[in-house]
Amino acid sequence: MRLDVVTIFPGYFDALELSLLGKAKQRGLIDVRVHDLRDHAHDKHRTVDDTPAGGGAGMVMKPEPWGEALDGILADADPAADTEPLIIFPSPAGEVFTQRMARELAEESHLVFGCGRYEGIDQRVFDEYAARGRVRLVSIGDYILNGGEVATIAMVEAIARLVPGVVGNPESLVEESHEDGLLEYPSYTKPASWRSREVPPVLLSGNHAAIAAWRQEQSVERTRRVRPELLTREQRGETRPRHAAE
Ligand SMILES: Nc1cc(-c2cccs2)n[nH]1
Repeated sequence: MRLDVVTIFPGYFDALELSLLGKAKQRGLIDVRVHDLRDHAHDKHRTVDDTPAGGGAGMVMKPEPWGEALDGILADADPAADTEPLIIFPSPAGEVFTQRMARELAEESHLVFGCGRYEGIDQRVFDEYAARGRVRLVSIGDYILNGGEVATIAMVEAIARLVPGVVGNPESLVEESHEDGLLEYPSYTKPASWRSREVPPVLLSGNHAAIAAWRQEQSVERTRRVRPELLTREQRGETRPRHAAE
């Protein structure tokens, strides 16, 4: 997978050189290219923003530097690829990023992340690239950041770890929170007793069916307590199971 990131703070993405993603980069599983938007602002002060049309507080990012940066990335994209690169702009006004979306985006061969700052990017940038290819505005949650960099790092980590070969044991990706629509069951390890707190005996029983049942029940119970909206109506006990005899 190729990942391009456009930002005025390229240093944020040094984080992607660390740990799992750093290794994936070294192994050629992920090709990360970070672009400084200011390299595409050619006035004396490398200006990337200006006052909002119509007045109001703050600054809006100018369209010209974005146009030059994104045109350069699209022109450099693999012409033999099945699809156009997907351009993702983190935005509090976007569709919410979920594990389902992470799985979907992990199938893409080329993602471009456009990190906005200030009060956002001139709307004509979104309009221009939506007319030419694929653009998605994506939110990582209902709260406001100063810019798209932190959101991009979160999404890149969630997506890249699903790219085949990045995580050593793919098994570990299966029983994760949200993979089956439920929150993950609680985890334990040694010692069996710690400050008079015991590992649940079923986990030491060796009875794999009982362990699996206990974990499923714990997932449903934790989800019901913390995120009831993730449960199906049946799991919430609002309808009889379909197979139940009348
Ligand atoms: N979910 C989310 C995204 C943001 C951004 C703020 C500025 C650019 S992107 N805040 N919250």
